[in-house]
Amino acid sequence: MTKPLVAIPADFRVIDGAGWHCVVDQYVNATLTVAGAMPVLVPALETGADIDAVLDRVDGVVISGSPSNVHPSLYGKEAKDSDGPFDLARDATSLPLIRRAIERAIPLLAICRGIQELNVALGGTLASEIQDIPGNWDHRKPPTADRDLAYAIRQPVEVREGSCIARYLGTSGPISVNSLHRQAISDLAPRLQAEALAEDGTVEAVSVIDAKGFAAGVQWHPEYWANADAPSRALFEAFGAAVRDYAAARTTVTA
Ligand SMILES: N[C@@H](CCC(=O)NCCCC(=O)O)C(=O)O
Repeated sequence: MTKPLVAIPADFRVIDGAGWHCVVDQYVNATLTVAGAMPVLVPALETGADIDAVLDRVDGVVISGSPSNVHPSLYGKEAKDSDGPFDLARDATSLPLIRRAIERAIPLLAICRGIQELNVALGGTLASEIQDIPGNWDHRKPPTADRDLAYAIRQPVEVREGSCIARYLGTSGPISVNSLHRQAISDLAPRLQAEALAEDGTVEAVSVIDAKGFAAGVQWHPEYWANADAPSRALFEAFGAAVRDYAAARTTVTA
C-alpha cells in the first residue's frame, strides 16, 4: 500500500547567490513518521503555479512555519521594512493553495506562519511585533542556537472544549506549547473560529467554519515534538487519519 501524498509549499531562499526552494526537515519528518504520509515539496512560485495540478495528486496539505512574514499588502496594510523578511513567492503559492484545498475538502494543517497565511487567505489580518503590545507575553523564538531550547514547550494555552482542535489533540483545557513568532492573527477571517487562546488573548489555534474536512491551524509547532509530546503527536495522527480517509475516497472515485 503506497503512502498518501501531502503537499508542503516551500520557502524561496537565496543561498550563495542561487535561488533555493526550502522546507525545514521537522515538517517533512513529522508528516512522514507521525502522519504516515509521503511529503511532496511544492516550489515557491511568484507566478505560474498550477495549484490544481498539485491538488489533483495529493491527499493533504501542510503549511509550514518560516521566519519570513506574509506581505502586509495581502491584508491591506502598508509594508514597513521592519515587517520583513518577506517571501513573495511563498505567499503567491501558499495562499491560493490554502483557499483551493479548503474548497476541495483536502485535509489542511497550517502551522505558525501557516495559520497566519490561513487567516490572510480567508480575509483576515495580522498584527506585527505582538510582544510590544502592553500586557502581551513575548512569543518570540528564544535567543539560542540550540533548536531543542528554541522549540521548548513553555507557554500555557487554553483549548476550547468541544472544538475541532480539542478533538484532534485528544484534550481540551490547558496545554503547554512552544512559541516562535512575532506576528499573530489580528482580525479573524470570517470563516475561521478561534479554538485556543494564550493567556494574553493571542489566537493559538483555529478551524475553518463549515469545512468539509480537516482544516485547522495552530500558532505553535507540533511538528517539532510530534514523536514525544502527546498533543503534538495526536494532532499529526489525526491529520494523518484524515489524509488516509481522503486518499481512500479519492482512489474509490478514480477506480
Ligand atoms: N514569521 C512569522 C511566523 C513565525 C514562524 O513560522 N516561526 C517558525 C520559524 C522559526 C525560526 O526558525 O525562526 C512570525 O514571526 O510570526
